[in-house]
Amino acid sequence: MSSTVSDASGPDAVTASAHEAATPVFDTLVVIGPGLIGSSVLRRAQQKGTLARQLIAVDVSPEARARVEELGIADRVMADAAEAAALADCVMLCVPVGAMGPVAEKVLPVMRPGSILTEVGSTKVSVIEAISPFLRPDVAYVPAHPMAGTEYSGPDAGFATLFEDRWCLLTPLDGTPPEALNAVRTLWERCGARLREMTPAHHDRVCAIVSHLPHLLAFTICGTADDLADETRSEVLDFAASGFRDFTRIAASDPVMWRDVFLSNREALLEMLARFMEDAQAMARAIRWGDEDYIVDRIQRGRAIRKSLIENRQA
Ligand SMILES: NC(=O)c1ccc[n+]([C@@H]2O[C@H](COP(=O)([O-])OP(=O)(O)OC[C@H]3O[C@@H](n4cnc5c(N)ncnc54)[C@H](O)[C@@H]3O)[C@@H](O)[C@H]2O)c1
Ligand SMILES: O=C(O)C(=O)C[C@]1(C(=O)O)C=C[C@@H](O)C=C1
Repeated sequence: MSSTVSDASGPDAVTASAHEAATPVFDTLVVIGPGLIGSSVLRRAQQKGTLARQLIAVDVSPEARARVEELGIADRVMADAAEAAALADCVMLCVPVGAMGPVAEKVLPVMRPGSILTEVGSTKVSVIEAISPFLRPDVAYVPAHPMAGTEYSGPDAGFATLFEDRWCLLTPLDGTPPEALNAVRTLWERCGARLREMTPAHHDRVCAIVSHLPHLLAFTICGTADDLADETRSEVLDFAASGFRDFTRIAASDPVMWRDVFLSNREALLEMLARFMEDAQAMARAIRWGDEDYIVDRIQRGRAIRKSLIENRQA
C-alpha cells in the first residue's frame, strides 16, 4: 500500500492501495517520543522498510535523543517537534497521554496540508479532547492504541517484534477520512498487529478493565506488602514467590505514564474499580461463610480465561 500526500489538498488526497506491499506507507514518518512504543515503531520501520522512506525521531529529553542516535534507529533525530512535523506526511505522537495535547498544539499549525496526525495513547476520550481544539480540516487525525507493551520504558526498551500478533485498536472520529484511516491501519498491519475499530468511549471502558485496573491492583498490592514489611519489620517480601512476582512485573511500569493513564481515564477506571470491589466483597463473604461453590466457580472462571488466552496466543 502506498499513500501519497498532496501538498495542495486535504486528507482526501491520501491515496492507498492495499496490495503494493513493497511501497512504504509514508514518505516521512516523524515519531515524537521514541520510548518503548515509539522506538519499537522505528525499529520495525527500519527493519521492514515498508512503513516510511525517511524516519525522524523527536524527543524533549537530551538523553533519549542521544540514545536514539547511538542506536541508529532513525535517519534524523531532532529536538524541535514543530520543525520536524513540518517535514512529515505522518506525525505519530508516542508521548505520555498528559503530553498529547501540548505536543499537538505545537505540531498541528505547521503540519503539511494532507498529512496525518496519529497517536498511540493508552486512553482515547481525553486524548481526543486534548487534541481536538488544535485540529485543522486539512490534516487528518487517526487515534490508535497498540495493545502491546512491557514494564520497561525509553528508547532502549523497544523491539521490532513488539506488536506482532497483538491488537491495535483504532478509534476514528466522524470526520476521519477513510484514506487516512487506511494508511494508519496498513502501518500497524505492517508492524504485525491485528486491527479492530471501536468508539473512543468503548475503548476506554475495555482498557479500564483489561489494562488500567490490573495495573492499579499491581501497584496497590505491592504498596500494601511493602507497608506490611515496614510495619512488622519482617521479611515478607523475601518470601515472595511467583504469584507475587507476577504482580511486581506490572508494578515496575513507568510512574509518569501510569499517573497520566489513571487520571485521563478517571471515570471508566473508577467504575471498573467499584465493580471489582463489589466482587472482592462477594469473595470475602464466600470465604467468611465457607461458600465452597462460589469460591470454586470464581477460580474456575479465572482458569478458563487463562486457557482461552493461551489458545489465542495472547499469554
Ligand atoms: N508502555 C506501554 O505498555 C504502552 C502500550 C501502548 C501505548 N502506550 C502509550 O504510548 C505512549 C508512550 O508510552 P511509552 O511506554 O513508549 O513511554 P516511554 O516513557 O518509553 O517514552 C516516552 C518518550 O516520550 C518522551 N517525551 C515526553 N514528553 C515529551 C514531549 N513533550 N515532547 C517530546 N518527547 C516527549 C520521553 O522523553 C520518552 O522518551 C503513552 O501515551 C502510553 O500511554 C504505552
Ligand atoms: O505488558 C505490559 O506490561 C503492559 O503493560 C502492556 C499494556 C497492557 O496493560 O496490556 C499496557 C498499557 C497499554 O496501553 C497497552 C498494553
